[in-house]
Amino acid sequence: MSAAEGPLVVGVDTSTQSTKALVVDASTGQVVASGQAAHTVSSGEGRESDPRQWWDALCEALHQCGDAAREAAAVSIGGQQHGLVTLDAQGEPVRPAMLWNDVRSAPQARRLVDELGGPKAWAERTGSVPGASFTVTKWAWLAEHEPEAVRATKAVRLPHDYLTERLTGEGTTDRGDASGTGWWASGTESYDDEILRHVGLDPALLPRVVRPGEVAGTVRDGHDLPFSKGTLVAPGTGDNAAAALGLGLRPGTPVLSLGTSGTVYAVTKRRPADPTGTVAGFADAHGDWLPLACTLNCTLAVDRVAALLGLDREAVEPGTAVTLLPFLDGERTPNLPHASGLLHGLRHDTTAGQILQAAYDGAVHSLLGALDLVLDEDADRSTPLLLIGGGARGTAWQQTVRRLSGRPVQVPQAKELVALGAAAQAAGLLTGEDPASVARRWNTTAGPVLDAVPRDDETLDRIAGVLSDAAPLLEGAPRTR
Ligand SMILES: Nc1ncnc2c1ncn2[C@@H]1O[C@H](COP(=O)(O)OP(=O)(O)O)[C@@H](O)[C@H]1O
Ligand SMILES: O=C(CO)[C@@H](O)[C@H](O)COP(=O)(O)O
Repeated sequence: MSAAEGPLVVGVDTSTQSTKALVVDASTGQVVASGQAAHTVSSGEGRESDPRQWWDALCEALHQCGDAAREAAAVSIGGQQHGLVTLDAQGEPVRPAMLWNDVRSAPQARRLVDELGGPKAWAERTGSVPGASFTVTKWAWLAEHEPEAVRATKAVRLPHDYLTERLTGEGTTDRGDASGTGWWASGTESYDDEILRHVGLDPALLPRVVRPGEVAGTVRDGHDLPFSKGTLVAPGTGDNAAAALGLGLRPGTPVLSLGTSGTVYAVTKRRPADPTGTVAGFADAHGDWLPLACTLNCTLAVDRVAALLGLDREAVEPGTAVTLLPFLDGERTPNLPHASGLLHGLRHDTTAGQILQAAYDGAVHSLLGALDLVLDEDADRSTPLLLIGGGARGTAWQQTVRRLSGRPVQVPQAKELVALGAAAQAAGLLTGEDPASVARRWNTTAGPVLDAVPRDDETLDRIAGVLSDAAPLLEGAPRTR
């Protein structure tokens, strides 16, 4: 037996690049064991992963946790949002999952917005104006390009639903992840029959939406996971909603997450409905809302620029007048699905380190532009911005966010906030507590606060100017690939 004070719970983050599992003491929040295993994502036109890889990675991550995972009384899965998982009658993937950062469905997104009343109507109905990330647009793409795959599909799931169902044998999801599909009406908190009819998706193929605090099921027999039969399974949720739980987030505190995606969000009591589409009006996993803006190009894009320059990711140099828009995967915020990366302002004396700094600046500019939009109008602007995700470990990221936000920045020491949020949800099932209160009890936000510095408006204005001047280049497809 472990020396833990309370029962043990497992929290999982199945994100774009890897699956991470934490075994956590439900009393204290202490992480007693952890594991991680990578996935692959396709390159080229689309971004796809075989869902069976996520399961294998989950098994590997849990085995790395050793005996501690066997003692867990409850488990919960947080995962990358939006991905379209199509399963046949045996529960096997019909094809690889189309991921959140696959922009092939941009034309379908535009068409769906036009066909069902325009951006304002979509925002009021579902909370969001769907772009290419949203699951509904991927289903529409599949219907157009691979009708045989659509015909073979007997169940449609999101990434976290897929893993939860393999644990319990029951098709379930939660309001947080359902709100990123584009077929869940945020006003009525139910699947939207008209949207589903419009895209030819039978609601019977969708998972049941489990309420916050409800048990999704129990771990079934017949797999080699280190769980006992009957271990409780919580609803799980999308990764951003899970991190919000993991931070015990309250309205008024903004979060900036630096991972494969960059996201900026806050919890609010008001249901979001941004007709410009910049802010997605997600539900949180608790019963409130999670207005959020997301970029497709964050840590991977900046690391790619560093690799191209032959530099370590921390080898930035100040004093740049160079602008780099790091839209290597197209972009979602701003909505430029066909854009590619753009470099402007090179001179003879520009250094490689300055170009790298410009990549950080470009990535952070897009996120900070949405910061005020996700916060309520009366939010206190001096509240520290919580910086999380793999990039939050990097000094160059920390200093760039600090300089371009002009706000104090707090970097929680807890590393895996999505998995911790899932663990808090699992702990809530055992204790009856609200998962965000569990996380506050665990003191998950503890970490250094970097004081505010004057905001670098000159850089922000320069980037905004290049974005605006380069609009025709960024809106079109690259001339050659
Ligand atoms: N010490 C570090 N400094 C800067 N960036 C880091 C560091 N460690 C990891 N990263 C970045 O974190 C990213 C992974 O972050 P993570 O939040 O786990 O991503 P995701 O959830 O999208 O899979 C990697 O792409 C890497 O660039
Ligand atoms: O699409 C979104 C949010 O709308 C992304 O935040 C995904 O949920 C993927 O997250 P990471 O794997 O980068 O953490």
